[in-house]
Amino acid sequence: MKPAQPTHVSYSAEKTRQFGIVFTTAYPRTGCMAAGTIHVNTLLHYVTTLPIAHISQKEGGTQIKLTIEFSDGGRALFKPMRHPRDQQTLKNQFYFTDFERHNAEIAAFHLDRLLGFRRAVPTVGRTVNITKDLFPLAKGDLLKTFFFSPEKNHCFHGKCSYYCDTAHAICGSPDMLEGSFAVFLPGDAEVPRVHWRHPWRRSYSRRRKAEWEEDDEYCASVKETPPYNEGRRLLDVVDMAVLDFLMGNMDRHHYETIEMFGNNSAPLHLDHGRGFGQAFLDEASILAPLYQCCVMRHSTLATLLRFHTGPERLSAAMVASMARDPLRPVLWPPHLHALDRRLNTVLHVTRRCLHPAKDPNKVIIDDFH
Ligand SMILES: Nc1ncnc2c1ncn2[C@@H]1O[C@H](COP(=O)(O)OP(=O)(O)OP(=O)(O)O)[C@@H](O)[C@H]1O
Ligand SMILES: [Mn+2]
Repeated sequence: MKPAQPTHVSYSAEKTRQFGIVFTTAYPRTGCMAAGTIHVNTLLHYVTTLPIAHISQKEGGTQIKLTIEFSDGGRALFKPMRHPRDQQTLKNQFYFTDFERHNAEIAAFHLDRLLGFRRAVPTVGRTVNITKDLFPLAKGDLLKTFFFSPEKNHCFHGKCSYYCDTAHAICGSPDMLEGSFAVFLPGDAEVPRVHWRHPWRRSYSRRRKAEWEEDDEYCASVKETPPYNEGRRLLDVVDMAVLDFLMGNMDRHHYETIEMFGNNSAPLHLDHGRGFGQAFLDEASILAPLYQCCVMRHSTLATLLRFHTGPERLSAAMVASMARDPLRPVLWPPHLHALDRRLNTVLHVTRRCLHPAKDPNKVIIDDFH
């Protein structure tokens, strides 16, 4: 095989049991990909069935997340269900105050895989019993936040900067609670990651706009700035924009790469809790990297065209892929329709880039080699 130029995350069979992630090179259109899928599905099966041995609140980030440790020492990142699948983002919420959705984390993993990126952490749904699985294992500050609501449901709220109070508690029914379980990445000591500010980051202010929102030539300056001035990174950012537009995720403020792989490796697709919040509104500005830079990988376009022309549309492929998840149906049907509608929009925007281009090979970049 060629020297490592990792395009996907995959897992060695032996390490799978410990959830120790091994990053290996997997080449598209080879048997490696199918083998990777089998390992990932096996891994997700463990995540949904192994007994929980320890829990703690995950530091970092704004909303509550638990680090779950299983009986065999493997770990997962747990995001609890906050509200029903059909509850959309409230009209007066900004993208940075919206609640996170556990089902968005699960659906994003499937979408990322179907698009052929395989850069999202394997994530699966699981129902836990707050009374039996969480409460006996909670300690310290987390333990102090458990209580029974007037409805006699078992609740907790944890300690964090957004929505960690009695008024925004996470409650079971009466103690059963859905959540997303994302396989844990190796620790920073073993596999350090680099954190990058996303060039098309939003302002995270109620009033200010980001530079890219006011400057149509913004991409020209990004293209001159390392690591976007050479190699794969700008195309990766466009792939990320396609993924985010399809699910309506406006919250891509940072992204991470694996330090030891250098700049010629794919960014990780992490943190999709704010996707799938609006089924009837399409946020075109998420595609800014695409329409401001007018570049896209040929393989990405080919995948989008395949889902556009069929026989299997993206929504149907998502339903089939998510049918194995214990929390199926993962998505409210209007979000599935939105995927097909938004896919048409991505193709439309790409066509608008190609139309005036003197050299189409500078818009659709050949990566089939
Ligand atoms: N599967 C994972 N394994 C280990 N660490 C993870 C995993 N997913 C995310 N993280 C780390 O945890 C941090 C917080 O996760 P995430 O971004 O999902 O939470 P968040 O509350 O939405 O954060 P923020 O408010 O910063 O957007 C991330 O910056 C990332 O480095
Ligand atoms: Mn986030």
